[in-house]
Amino acid sequence: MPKNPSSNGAMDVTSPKRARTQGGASAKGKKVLISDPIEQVCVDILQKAGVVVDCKSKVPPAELKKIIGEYDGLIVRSGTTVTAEIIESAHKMTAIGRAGTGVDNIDCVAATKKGIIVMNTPGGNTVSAAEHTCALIASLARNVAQGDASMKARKWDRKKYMGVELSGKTLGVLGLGRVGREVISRMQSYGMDVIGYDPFFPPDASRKLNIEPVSAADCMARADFLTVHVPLLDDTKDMINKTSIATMKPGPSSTRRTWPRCSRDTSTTRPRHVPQADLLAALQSGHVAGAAVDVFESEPPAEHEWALIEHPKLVATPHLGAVLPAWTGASTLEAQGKVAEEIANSLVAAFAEQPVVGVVNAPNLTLSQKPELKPWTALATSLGKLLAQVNKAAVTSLQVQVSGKV
Ligand SMILES: O=C(O)C(=O)COP(=O)(O)O
Repeated sequence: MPKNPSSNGAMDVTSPKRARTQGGASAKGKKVLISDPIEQVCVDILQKAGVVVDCKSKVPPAELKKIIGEYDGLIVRSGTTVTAEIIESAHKMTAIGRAGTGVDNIDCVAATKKGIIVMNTPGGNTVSAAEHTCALIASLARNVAQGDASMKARKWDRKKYMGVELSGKTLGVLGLGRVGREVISRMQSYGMDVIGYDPFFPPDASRKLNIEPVSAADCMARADFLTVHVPLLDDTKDMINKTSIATMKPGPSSTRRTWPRCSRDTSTTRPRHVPQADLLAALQSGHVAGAAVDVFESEPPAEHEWALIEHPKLVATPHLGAVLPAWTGASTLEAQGKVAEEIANSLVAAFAEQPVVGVVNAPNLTLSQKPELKPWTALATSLGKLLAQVNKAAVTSLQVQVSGKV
């Protein structure tokens, strides 16, 4: 897709793809609410397809519940929490689009039960998320953030901020999906040895990428740096915790640094990859030499999260690079242009009952029904049955993705 040089890196508006099927279903006249800030290209594509678009950011939950019944589609980023209660009132809704990757702010199970497709834009922000991860790893190795803060305080402390080389160190990657693999190729160019775990990534494919396939436990135990790129599901909740941290190579050797990615979690009772208290304790004891966190339980962070953020060995960024599989809607002009365009086209396609990509309905339902599929994917064949009630075209596309994934 050519870039529009006059815009902020956003994509040119393309003709809405497949806006009308032979059967006559179309996006024309449908009403869509965009409840988080999004690039204009999204609005343009929808309007060109005849969709009526309302952009309303920061709508309080009670208000959202009141108005959601008017809409056929909803587009969000991470700012809007789409609860079961809100979905319950979404009587006309066909699809919820996540302009980004992580869908942990959407109750996918409730959406599936109500026959609503949930779609994300899995490719749009991959590179931006991966680049941000690499920036954080490099920053941890060389104390870039701490050195900068110290100089801004007019100090000259070369000794305190001596770092370590990345070359020759072992990078452990949990989750070898899109983002994980982009991180790997970049960090290999630093000369890092990579070990990785992903229940869905075949060991042979890992070896072709020069990654040593290992168990999750080995990945944590052998890594000098650890990076986490798995979706936030019940099974991945607190997957790095005080017990597994204890198995990691210990500090205070300055070679021990991790980059756990704490998951965004707007409600404090929902799962996270790393309990913040455990990470804070590991930094305080020196067992973990440093960590970088981009996504927080509450955004902006709640009072209890600041102790971790303010710890001198922690590098924090305000959700600039997270992607799920995860997950990672990275805050770059390029990524925001891509996800905005992709989600608009997907919504238009869904209205026209055409195949859509990035269907992520009900990962939890899928997992409990098919535990042997393991947790790290929202794409599983059993979803076909659930989605058959929703949209046959979506099922076709989902099955293609499932077989293409592994
Ligand atoms: O895409 C993702 O998973 C993200 O976490 C990005 O979130 P955002 O769209 O920048 O609010």
